[in-house]
Amino acid sequence: MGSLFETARRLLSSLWDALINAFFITADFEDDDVSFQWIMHWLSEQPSWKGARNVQISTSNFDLLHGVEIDSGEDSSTHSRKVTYLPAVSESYTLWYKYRWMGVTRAVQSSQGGWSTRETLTLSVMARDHGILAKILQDAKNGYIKAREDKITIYVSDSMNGWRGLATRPKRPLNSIILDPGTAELVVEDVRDFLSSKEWYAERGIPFRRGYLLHGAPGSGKTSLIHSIAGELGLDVYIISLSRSGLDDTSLADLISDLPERCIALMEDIDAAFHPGLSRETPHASSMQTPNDLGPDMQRTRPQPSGRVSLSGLLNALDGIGAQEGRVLFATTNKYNSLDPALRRPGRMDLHIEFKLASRFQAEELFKRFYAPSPSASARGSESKHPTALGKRGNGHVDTTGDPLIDLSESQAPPAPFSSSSPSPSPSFPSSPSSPPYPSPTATEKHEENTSDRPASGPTYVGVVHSGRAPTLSRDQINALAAQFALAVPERQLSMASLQGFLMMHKTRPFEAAADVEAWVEKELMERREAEKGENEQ
Ligand SMILES: Nc1ncnc2c1ncn2[C@@H]1O[C@H](COP(=O)(O)OP(=O)(O)OP(=O)(O)O)[C@@H](O)[C@H]1O
Repeated sequence: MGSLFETARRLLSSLWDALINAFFITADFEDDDVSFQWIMHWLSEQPSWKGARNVQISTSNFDLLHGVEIDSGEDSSTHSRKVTYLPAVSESYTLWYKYRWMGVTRAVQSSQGGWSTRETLTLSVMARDHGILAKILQDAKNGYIKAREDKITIYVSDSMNGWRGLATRPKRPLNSIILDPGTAELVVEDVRDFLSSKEWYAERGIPFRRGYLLHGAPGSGKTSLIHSIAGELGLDVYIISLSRSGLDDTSLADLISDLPERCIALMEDIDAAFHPGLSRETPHASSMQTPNDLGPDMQRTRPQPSGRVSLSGLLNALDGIGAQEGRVLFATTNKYNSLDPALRRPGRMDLHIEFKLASRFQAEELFKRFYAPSPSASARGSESKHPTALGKRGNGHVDTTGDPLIDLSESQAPPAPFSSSSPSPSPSFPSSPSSPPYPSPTATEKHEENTSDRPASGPTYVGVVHSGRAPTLSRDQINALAAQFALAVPERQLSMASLQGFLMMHKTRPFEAAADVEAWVEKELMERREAEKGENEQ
């Protein structure tokens, strides 16, 4: 009797499988493939998905799935978090798509004793051929691309040597990277032209790949430019960390061959992984390196590499048969000369761009950008419910230009937690006598060292509190201050990152920034000289 039941069960099971095979198309999507993201996004858009009863909640902001904003009733940019309903693991769902029945299952498999997991999404659609699947994939891809129009996605390799989405970032405008005139445009146009030249390469049998080596001073905008180019050209960034533990020559080659056709592969600080003192066959050990050929403000702690990639492994991965066609490789280094010539040669690194320390031109442009009122702030200012008298600032400053002003007397200036010291006027400021008096530094910009005039109950902190706002300056005022600022910055001695850091310390005080920069530069350079002297004596 028992064997009869078993035979009947098997028969029914085979019949069911045959039925599914005959009338359904089944597709699996693995989470290390970008199509998994397309389908998850597409699923979240389906009207019938909204009826799903058992769902998993995600507040991860990596995904771009259509979620539900949980509104706290306050400023949404700071308080609300997007909540997304995902298919629950090991649950089966049924949906209707274009009058067709569809089954959806999400499964998670663990391996390596639970250390790593792999997700699969399975779609079964009632159809006789692949046409409907192709249509779903096309819709899913288009929807996903549209959702990311103003973002770039950053991928890193995971412990299983697959690609994993790390974060989505808003695009950074190209004009926010201040380089010598024409540099940013040269690189972005080169990449654009390369990407549109597939046929040219095919006709000549040349591998369709291009490498860019950005080298030079730390904090000069190399990484920022790459992110900006990715946004400009709609490319995702795949970070290849050569020193990641567990990465060896074979897995590096696999990772590179797994890159999608149009993307940016980014290898940062490539010098930290290789230098000529090491044999091509020897796994690197860049902990031997010391960042000694740069000034103190340029020195940095190098990550201690623990990977096992050899230089020959990298060279093979870059131009071996598995190397992905159409990929754009960006590598950055602070030590151009220490790179093996084989790595720098055309074919691997076709365009080498040098990034120098800040010029006066860059310092001036940085200042202008830093204190320029943002369009949203100007709009808020003009919509103020309590407009100040024409030409008069909320904080008592008189504007002589008629430019739109932001009322600083209202919500923007936080109440002073402790009394402010009287600021010195700016004797060198070259603007007209009617220009606004020196704005009082708000309490938010005080530093912990200035404790003498602070009430005992006041908060103790170091640095600049973010809520402070700079006074709105006219274009002429900004230009004059920027010129004064740039005059005090010596050519090619300080990095843009350090100048940005100085301006951040004067976030609400453009007049002081212009007046104090000279003393700050002197102090920076003196500290650098002393550090260099100390190093030489050792
Ligand atoms: N040329 C520049 N224009 C505008 N901002 C810059 C520029 N250079 C650096 N910065 C600012 O300095 C910071 C560090 O820049 P970034 O990481 O791009 O420098 P980097 O050259 O890649 O440095 P590293 O070699 O140390 O990795 C960023 O916040 C960036 O906004």
